[in-house]
Amino acid sequence: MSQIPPSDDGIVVSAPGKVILHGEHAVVYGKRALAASLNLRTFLRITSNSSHQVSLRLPDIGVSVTWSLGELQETFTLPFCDPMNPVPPSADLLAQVKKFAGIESDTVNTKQLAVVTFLYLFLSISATHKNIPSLTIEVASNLPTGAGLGSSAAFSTCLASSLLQHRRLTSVALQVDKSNTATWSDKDIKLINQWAFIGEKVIHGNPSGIDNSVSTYGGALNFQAGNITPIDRVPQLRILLLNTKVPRSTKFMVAGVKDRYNKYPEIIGPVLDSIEGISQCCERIFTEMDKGTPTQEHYDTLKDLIDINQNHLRTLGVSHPALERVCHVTQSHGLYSKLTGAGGGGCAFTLVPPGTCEDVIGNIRQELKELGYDCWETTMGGPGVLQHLSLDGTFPIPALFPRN
Ligand SMILES: Nc1ncnc2c1ncn2[C@@H]1O[C@H](COP(=O)(O)OP(=O)(O)O)[C@@H](O)[C@H]1O
Ligand SMILES: C[C@@](O)(CCOP(=O)(O)O)CC(=O)O
Ligand SMILES: [Mg+2]
Repeated sequence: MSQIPPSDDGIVVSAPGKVILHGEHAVVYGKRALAASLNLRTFLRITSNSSHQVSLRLPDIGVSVTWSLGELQETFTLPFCDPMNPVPPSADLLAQVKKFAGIESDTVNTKQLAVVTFLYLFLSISATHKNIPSLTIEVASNLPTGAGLGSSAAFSTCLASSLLQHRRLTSVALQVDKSNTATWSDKDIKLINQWAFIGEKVIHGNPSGIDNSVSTYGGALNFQAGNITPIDRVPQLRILLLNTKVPRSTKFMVAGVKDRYNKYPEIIGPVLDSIEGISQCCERIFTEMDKGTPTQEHYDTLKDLIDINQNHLRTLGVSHPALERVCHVTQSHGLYSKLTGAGGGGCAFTLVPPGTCEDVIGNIRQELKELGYDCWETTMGGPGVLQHLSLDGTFPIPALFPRN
């Protein structure tokens, strides 16, 4: 997590990360999944400059790069596409952008893909035949990068919303109540989400679209094959998020599941179906909990679903010894955990049912801390992409954009 020096000019947006409750990986195969936004966000600021250059600063991943507008103009035939009709790059164009950025065509380094994603979205949305704007783009996040909490989608959503807004392709964002934040119309939000999905495609290869949808729309949702259904009434669940800090990339993990599916379709297919069954059962329990008083039985079922799903994810080959350790530690205290996101490292979450003794939580935290893992309690839900307004000529600079 890095800090960016202040600036009173420009556009500032932010977008949240997410936690997938159930359905990761299966959702890539058109199965239903449940996810909710997190109170951890990525911030992006665009400022105009007069240097005839585009500067991209991504301190979280140690990237700072500047291109002259002339070299961009000379290299590419612009615009790439109609910014109101998002399309992914063709294989040829992707290869051209990678070559320009000095990145090997078959790179597995997803950090480098952040630069490619930026270039594709920037040159698609902001450039016209005659003009490329001279801009500085800075991104900073309080989400861990590459840990299963949707940092790639938050990054893509920030890029999409800010570039569209800068070019005035979205209407003026509307102030949320009397706050310093604003959001867009349904039509604009849809366009932002479409571009954020294209960003995810560049970073992942084959995303389902769930992460960018949660990051754009916020709240909790049920997602299946591109259909987004908000879940209005998710019970107030207490969850612990645990970051094993084992690095991994979603692109790699998704490709691994594909290989396993191709090799054993009659075995892996039913596992994916069963994961969808878990999502359906979980949503049913949420509805029951909302209609009446949540009972111990409801929480016991939620615990079972977490445990069964973790076993399925292990079968898909996306667990990791560090994630297994988390499950083992929490289970020894009677609480159940599962990995969240692509797995292979990164994060897990633990359900903390009401009535759980605080000593139990304290002991779990201590044991995981001794293993070198981060552990924090979080809330689910909260707003999707937002613009941060400069009501009095200065931005209410978020924590990551300090004034000194
Ligand atoms: N704050 C950030 N700054 C720059 N790039 C980011 C940032 N957050 C995410 N990314 C991009 O997203 C990639 C991580 O995406 P991914 O492997 O899907 O993990 P996750 O989405 O679970 O965090 C990074 O390698 C980088 O390309
Ligand atoms: C594994 C998957 O279901 C979720 C990946 O989430 P994350 O990038 O690990 O936060 C992939 C997808 O849905 O696109
Ligand atoms: Mg991701």
